[in-house]
Amino acid sequence: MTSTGAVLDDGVGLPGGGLRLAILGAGVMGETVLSGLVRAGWTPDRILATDRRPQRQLELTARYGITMCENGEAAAAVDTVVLVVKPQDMADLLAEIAPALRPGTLVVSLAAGVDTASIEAVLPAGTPVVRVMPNTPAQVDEGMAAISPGSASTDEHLDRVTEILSATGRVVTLPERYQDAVTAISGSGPAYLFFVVEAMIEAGVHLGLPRDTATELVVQTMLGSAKLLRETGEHPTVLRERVTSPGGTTAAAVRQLEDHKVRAAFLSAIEAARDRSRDLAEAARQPGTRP
Ligand SMILES: NC(=O)C1=CN([C@@H]2O[C@H](COP(=O)(O)OP(=O)(O)OC[C@H]3O[C@@H](n4cnc5c(N)ncnc54)[C@H](OP(=O)(O)O)[C@@H]3O)[C@@H](O)[C@H]2O)C=CC1
Ligand SMILES: O=C(O)[C@@H]1CCC=N1
Repeated sequence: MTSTGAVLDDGVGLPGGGLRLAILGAGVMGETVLSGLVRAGWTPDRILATDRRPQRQLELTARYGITMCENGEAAAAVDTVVLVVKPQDMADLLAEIAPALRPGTLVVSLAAGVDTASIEAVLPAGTPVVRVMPNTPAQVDEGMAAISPGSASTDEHLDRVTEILSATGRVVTLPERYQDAVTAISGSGPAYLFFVVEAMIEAGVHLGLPRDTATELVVQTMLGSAKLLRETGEHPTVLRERVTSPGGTTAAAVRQLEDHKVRAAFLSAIEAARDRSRDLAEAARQPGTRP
């Protein structure tokens, strides 16, 4: 099932149906969600956030006008709690909020690897949980998020999470068994593409191009190629073949990529990310662990 940005019919004309939401762990991804909500029209009085670092708390209040508070206080005051700490910090956070949650509060986890069953096991019985794997292009409203229901979440909960994430990009609903693979593809994926961009810029500099020129050429080529894929709907192989003139420059380059086993390297890298996601599930069950 794919959804692309419908606003819930809330009857009061507010995004999110006038509900209140808390972001627990306002680091990179927490701020990505927070800034998306603000761009989507959520007013600061409907958003609470927490973070361990006092300097970070001051920064976010200054930037968004939101209230920063303690985890338990935030969890008790809202309808939707979004967990955005690292998997290794999850057990401690869950222990802190479990006594504070009101019945029916929706708990949304964005942590890699952490399964809904292990979250449900330490929260009050019947707490609805939704697992999400987002990515950082949400910062420019081009995110890709996959969401999966836990055992007590309903269609209304999935709709609520879909609406929140649709503010910053696309959302798909998938069975939870796919989440480790999703994490390896779209969660970590931006890093692989930035890695390719870095490598191409360095290659351009090696060939004698000024660095800013190489950067402009590579970034626009990445953007244009993504747009071509999306807008034509053509298979990437077809689009690659259109660039590859017989006996030409592209064929010479692709031959080198194959000789250096770049395709196999992507497969190994993505398998490693999937395996790490599985390992993090175990780390998340142990309080205070940092593998
Ligand atoms: N970054 C990404 O691209 C993506 C991240 N995610 C997931 O999002 C989660 C967060 O990742 P990311 O934002 O990159 O990490 P960050 O380290 O940037 O953010 C986590 C924040 O949570 C804070 N924190 C830790 N424990 C607590 C606590 N008990 N109470 C309040 N705040 C706390 C951390 O503080 P401190 O610095 O002191 O530890 C930090 O500021 C992870 O689980 C990750 O798997 C998912 C998809 C993509
Ligand atoms: O690297 C990580 O563990 C997180 C999850 C997906 C992207 N960043």
